[in-house]
Amino acid sequence: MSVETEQNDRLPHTGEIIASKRCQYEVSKLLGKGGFGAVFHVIRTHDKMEFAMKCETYDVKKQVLSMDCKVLRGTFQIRSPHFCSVLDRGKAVDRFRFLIMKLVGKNLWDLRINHPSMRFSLGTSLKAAEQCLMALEDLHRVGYLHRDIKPGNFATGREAANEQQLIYMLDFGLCRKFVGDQQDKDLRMPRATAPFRGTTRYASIAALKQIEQSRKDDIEAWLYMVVEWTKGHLPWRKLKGADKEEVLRWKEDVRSGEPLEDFLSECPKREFTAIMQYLDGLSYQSIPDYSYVYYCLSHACKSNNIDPAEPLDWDPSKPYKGPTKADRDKRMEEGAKPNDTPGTGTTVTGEEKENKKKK
Ligand SMILES: Nc1ncnc2c1ncn2[C@@H]1O[C@H](COP(=O)(O)OP(=O)(O)OP(=O)(O)O)[C@@H](O)[C@H]1O
Repeated sequence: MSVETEQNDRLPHTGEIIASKRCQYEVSKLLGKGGFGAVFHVIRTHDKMEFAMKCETYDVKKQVLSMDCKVLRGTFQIRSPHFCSVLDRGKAVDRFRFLIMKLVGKNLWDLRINHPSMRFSLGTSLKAAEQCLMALEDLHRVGYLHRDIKPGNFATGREAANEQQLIYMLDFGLCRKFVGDQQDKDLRMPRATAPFRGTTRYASIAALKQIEQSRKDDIEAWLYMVVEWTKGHLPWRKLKGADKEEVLRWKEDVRSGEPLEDFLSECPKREFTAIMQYLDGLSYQSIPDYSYVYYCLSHACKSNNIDPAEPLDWDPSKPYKGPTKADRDKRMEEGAKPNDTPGTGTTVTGEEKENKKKK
């Protein structure tokens, strides 16, 4: 029997009732399958409420579900709107462990490829970019790197919940805590080399070189994702996961000159170049200046006359209401104190500030 067949046998089947200590859930359909298990649409039997059930089989090589739980506990504490709430967890003995979480809508990979032009409008790309960056900033606030930023790991909320304008971040299986467990919340020491984690297409240059990743690398992956949304493709789209060397060469190549011009054609060139050059000036220790990146996005909106209320491509009948950066700032003021930021033991270097000033 192949490993995959064995795994499928262990996973729940449509119509099956799965019980936790507190509730029962009927499995209605498969929502997505990944390297570590599968996600199902389920219905809680006593009240017919719909949820997502993420399952991880017992024999999986690397357990990731507990990381999902830890991260989602942290993001719940800071009241970030961009993460699913976890409602329940349990196990089907000898088969799989599961967690029950909020059900969200389509992921941003599926939304783009089902679009006739395989790209989002510029307004949608920039608005989605802002929300995904806010999610990333919130994740970093609670001390984790994502290390697998890609469109399949972001999804919109559901129409039934009137949440189509809200973007959720998914899948924390490859997360890594970048701050130590001590009270001082200092950065962990980088390893001399770090095994590759992520998805080749979106991975940062450092990740492809097996250098320890840090906050800047999540943002670099975010930038490739945003370029893909805006332009409809990345130049290295035909290369496979194993073609890391070639993808790395492409990414190094598009840093300047004509390759950069081509790479950012059909994109807000000035602003995306500024973001890329800013990120390239950061080091492992850097606390990224997220505000600068939001500023570049908002500049790109203004210089392209994007109406802040212009609807999102997947929700064309409603004016866009966010959440926006301003909503986030308000939430931060009301809630968490600035000292909660992990890694405050380090500061942005003078060189980085210089780099920013030049742009
Ligand atoms: N809460 C949810 N509600 C609805 N759909 C979800 C939810 N969580 C995940 N999905 C769907 O299932 C897919 C796989 O989920 P997830 O990325 O968490 O699992 P994974 O096994 O780690 O996948 P991969 O290895 O591909 O990253 C997602 O792309 C998404 O479409």
